[in-house]
Amino acid sequence: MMDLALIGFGNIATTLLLLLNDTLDAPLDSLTVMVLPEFAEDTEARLERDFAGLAAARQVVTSVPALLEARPDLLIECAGHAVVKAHLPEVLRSGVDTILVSIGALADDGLHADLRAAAREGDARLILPAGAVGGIDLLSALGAAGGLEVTYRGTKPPKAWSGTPAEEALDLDHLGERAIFFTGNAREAATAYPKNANVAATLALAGAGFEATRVELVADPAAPGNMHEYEVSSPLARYSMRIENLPSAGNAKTSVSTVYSVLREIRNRIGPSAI
Ligand SMILES: NC(=O)C1=CN([C@@H]2O[C@H](COP(=O)(O)OP(=O)(O)OC[C@H]3O[C@@H](n4cnc5c(N)ncnc54)[C@H](OP(=O)(O)O)[C@@H]3O)[C@@H](O)[C@H]2O)C=CC1
Ligand SMILES: O=C([O-])CC(=O)C(=O)O
Repeated sequence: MMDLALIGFGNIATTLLLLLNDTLDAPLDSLTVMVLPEFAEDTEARLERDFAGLAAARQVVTSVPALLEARPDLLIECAGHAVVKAHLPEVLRSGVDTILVSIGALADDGLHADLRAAAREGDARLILPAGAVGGIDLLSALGAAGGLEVTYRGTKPPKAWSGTPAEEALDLDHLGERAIFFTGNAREAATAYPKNANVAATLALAGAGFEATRVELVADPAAPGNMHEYEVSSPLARYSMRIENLPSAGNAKTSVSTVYSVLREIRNRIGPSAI
C-alpha cells in the first residue's frame, strides 16, 4: 500500500500514527521512524506495543542514510525547523516525496531555494500542507492573479507562548487580559516563533509573500483555543477566516487540526480520489 517514513516522534507524529491506525483500510507496507539516538529504544518499544498492526514492517532509524535505505514512498517531517535544514535537502535529492510540517523554516529564502532545487534534482515533490489553518486553496488560487493584501492574527492562551520571546514582553503566568506582543511581517514572525507561527509562513507562501503578509501575535487568557484569523483582499475576491482550534493534549502550541491536515495529505495519496 505505502512505505511511509516520519522524522520526529513527538506530538504530531504519534497522534498521526494513532489516526492512521484507526482509519487505514489496509496496513502500510512499511513504517520507518527517524528519532534522535537517545530515543531509539523507547520508540522501538512504542512501535511494537501500539503500532504493530499499522505496518507489515516497522523500524526505527537515527540517520537519513538508514531512513533512505527503506526506500519510502512518502516522508513526513514533523520534528522542527532545524531538521528541515539539516536533512530535507538530502531526502528530496534522493527522490522521496516529502510533507514538510515545520513550514516556517521556509522563511529562510536560501533554504527554500535549496529544497526546491533538491526536489527538482531528485524528481520529488515538496508538499506544503495547510497545517493548522484553512482556506489555503483559495488564497493560493488568488495569488496567481496578484494584488493580494493579507493580514493575519494568531491568538493563543498564554501557556502556548511559554519558551518564546513573548516571555520578554509579558508575564505569561499572570496575564490578566489579552495582549498583542508582536507586530511585524510573516518572515519575522515565522523566524522568531518557530513552534508557533508556522501558519504565518503558510499564508505568506500561498499568498502575498513573507514581507507583504502582516502579522499580529496575541496572548489571551480568555482565548477559546489556538485561534487563526486572517483577511484577504484581492482584485478577484475578498474573504476573512476565523478558526478556533483545539490545542493538542501533548503540545499546547500545536493545534490538533494540524495532524488531521497531514492525515488528509496521506489519504489523498492512497485513495482513488483526492479532496
Ligand atoms: N504547519 C503548521 O501549521 C504547524 C506546524 N508545526 C510544526 O510541527 C513541528 C512538530 O510539532 P509537534 O509534533 O507538536 O512538536 P513536538 O515537540 O511534540 O515533536 C517534535 C519532535 O521531533 C523531535 N526531534 C527534534 N530534532 C530531531 C531530529 N534531529 N531527529 C528526529 N527527531 C527530532 C523532538 O525531540 P525533542 O523533544 O527531544 O527535541 C520532538 O520529539 C513543530 O516544530 C512546528 O514547527 C506545529 C503546528 C502547526
Ligand atoms: O498549531 C497551531 O495552531 C499553529 C502553530 O502552532 C503554528 O502556526 O506554528
